Amino acid sequence: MSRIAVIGAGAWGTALALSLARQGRHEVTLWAHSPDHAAEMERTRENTRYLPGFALQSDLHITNDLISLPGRADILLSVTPSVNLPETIRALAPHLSDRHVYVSASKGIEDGTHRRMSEVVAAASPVRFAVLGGPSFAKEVAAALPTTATLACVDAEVARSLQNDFSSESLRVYTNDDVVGVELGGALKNVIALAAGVVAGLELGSNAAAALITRGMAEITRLAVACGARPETMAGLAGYGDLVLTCTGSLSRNRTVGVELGRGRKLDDIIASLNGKVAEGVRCTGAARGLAARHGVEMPITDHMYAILYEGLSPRDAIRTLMTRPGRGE
Ligand SMILES: NC(=O)C1=CN([C@@H]2O[C@H](COP(=O)(O)OP(=O)(O)OC[C@H]3O[C@@H](n4cnc5c(N)ncnc54)[C@H](O)[C@@H]3O)[C@@H](O)[C@H]2O)C=CC1
Ligand SMILES: O=C(CO)COP(=O)(O)O
Repeated sequence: MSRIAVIGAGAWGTALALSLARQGRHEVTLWAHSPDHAAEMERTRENTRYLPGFALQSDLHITNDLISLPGRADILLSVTPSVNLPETIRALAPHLSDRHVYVSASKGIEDGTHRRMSEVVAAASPVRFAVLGGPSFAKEVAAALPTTATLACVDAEVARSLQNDFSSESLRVYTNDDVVGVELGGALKNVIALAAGVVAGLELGSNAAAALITRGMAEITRLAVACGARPETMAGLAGYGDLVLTCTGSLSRNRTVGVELGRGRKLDDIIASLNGKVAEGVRCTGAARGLAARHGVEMPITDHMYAILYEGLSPRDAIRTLMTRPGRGE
């Protein structure tokens, strides 16, 4: 049995809490950022705001008390939007030690500094760090549909122990020691998923969708490898697997934002209609571009996605300029 605290009661944190509690062998606590939300889940035993339709098990603890978590758990599973991770780890830091394992399931890069979540956590606390990635829509995990994931940690023993804790009949977990690759695979695919949505929203066809995924894979792999990731990780579940899922699955928030942009809606209007749900790619496009500039890596799809989001480039003009770039070898 492990004591696990899930930090963040959005769709993904709730689905992971349900999956862990379903095993009946862990003590699981789910932390919600808002006191109202925690009280509502306690009362209804359902997360109607972010993951409706799934009953929270009676032995799944719900709390809004963040700093109690290091006392009640050895594994802290961090599932806040990545923009909220720095404030969360700062609040937790005085209560953390190297006895804790901190598993990040957020898929983003810090704005401005371009730090990965592992770097944000390492700067603030002495915990052991792991990252969970792979193709995993929250709703399907909550429904116990077969899902695979990758758990990366530099300490092989910790990775194996977490693999054992997280694995179930419906969740097959692979281990990896490439933390950088799993983190960047998860964050960068969101940018390409936005672009895949744009292609779908413009109704450009299946050829364009396949091209976008393949050339998107090429550019996120270039950047991840320049940052220290292994190419094999990018070809695995946390890279290619998650990219394919997010670029093709209608459950993807990032792809949905792209579809709406392709249809001509304004970004602010689209974000407002998400009702507080996060589409990480919107922020991450700027961070990916900054990271690429730092490493001298060319990322044409990411650059054009940035121009659509923040510089008023029309989706149609973006596709035209991408298609008419000077010819080059594959
Ligand atoms: N939804 C999915 O299927 C998957 C999501 N992820 C990743 O998980 C992370 C969380 O995403 P979702 O669960 O989808 O979020 P969500 O969009 O369902 O919910 C947003 C969450 O952010 C919380 N929040 C708002 N302000 C906060 C603050 N100041 N501090 C802490 N939390 C705050 C809200 O309470 C809510 O729990 C993201 O990085 C996302 O990329 C990863 C895999 C699957
Ligand atoms: O990362 C995800 C699935 O692995 C979820 O993608 P979205 O955030 O685009 O919904």
